[in-house]
Amino acid sequence: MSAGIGCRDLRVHAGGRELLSVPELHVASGRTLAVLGPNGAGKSTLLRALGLLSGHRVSGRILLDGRPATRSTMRHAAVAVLQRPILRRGTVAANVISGLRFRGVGRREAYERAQPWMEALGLGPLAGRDARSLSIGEAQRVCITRALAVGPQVLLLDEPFTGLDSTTRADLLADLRAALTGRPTATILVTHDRQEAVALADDTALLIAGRIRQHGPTAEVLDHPGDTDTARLLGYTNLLPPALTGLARTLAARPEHTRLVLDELSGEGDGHTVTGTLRRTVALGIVTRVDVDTAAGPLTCLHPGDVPAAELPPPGAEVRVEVRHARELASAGRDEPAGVR
Ligand SMILES: Nc1ncnc2c1ncn2[C@@H]1O[C@H](COP(=O)(O)OP(=O)(O)OP(=O)(O)O)[C@@H](O)[C@H]1O
Repeated sequence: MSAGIGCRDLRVHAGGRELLSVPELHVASGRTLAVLGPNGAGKSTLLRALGLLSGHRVSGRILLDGRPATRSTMRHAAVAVLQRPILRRGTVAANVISGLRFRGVGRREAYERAQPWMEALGLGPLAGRDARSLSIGEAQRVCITRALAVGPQVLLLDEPFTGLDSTTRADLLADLRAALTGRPTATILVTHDRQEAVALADDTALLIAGRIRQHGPTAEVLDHPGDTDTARLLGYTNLLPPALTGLARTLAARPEHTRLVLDELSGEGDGHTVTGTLRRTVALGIVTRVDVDTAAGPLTCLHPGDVPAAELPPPGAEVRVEVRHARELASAGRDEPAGVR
């Protein structure tokens, strides 16, 4: 018996089309999986299906600890936190204990059990506040604390950090990671933000057009896109097809690893060099962005710092671009031949 949550042959249909097809997925107790995908990939559809919360036509099996889940076993095991915080009337403390109260825990015991979680998540000073007066970041912190206080076997997170400012988001992610460490909870976070996957998840699955394209340890998946779709999703937006490099496969690189060759001494390293026409430069403060058109499509270079305009060639100039730390893609994206953007 494998403890945790999973599925076999999961398919979801709505509006006459298949939204999702996942042959197999398993998140073990104590592990966190990020499901990373662009808008419309089917992330929420997957999370809802796994939690037996879907309103669509679902086939296949959802498994809890290796056994087929029922609505009743799932309701007992799993807690979901959604993108928009949902709080009841009353104080922060009353909201935090409400998950336990819903599960039949008495008021006094619920407060005792919730207390350490409120401290761990930094809600102590807010305990007596009216929940309706909270900022969105505070409200989401309450929702996550309410979920953790239940001690769930499965925690389902549907983009709960979207809309939070970067500091609030980073703090909450760090606190959540610390709170989950050493706990036997199987956590699934759906997100379109790879930084969230890095901050929280042991493993990451890349979901595109309702299919899992890659799945494995987070650092490995995020640094090894397999095709042009996953490359774009992971920020490897500069694609160099074989026709441009003379290699057998398409190369993919991040803009921050792509530079204009500004003097003859650079560009002789271990990177790949291609030629193109400079379209425009944009000073962005901490970086300078340079867009270059090549025979195979546009490339974006990010140079650190504010590069003085006098040091850059003018628009229309023929330039050389060096790409470092490029990844060779195993295959093309679903609907395109290798190298075509
Ligand atoms: N009732 C429906 N009928 C037809 N298509 C639907 C229905 N509900 C959702 N979809 C489609 O299913 C796809 C997956 O939707 P889903 O909300 O799961 O994506 P997502 O990855 O969570 O996107 P986002 O990041 O934008 O929230 C989308 O293309 C959506 O338009």
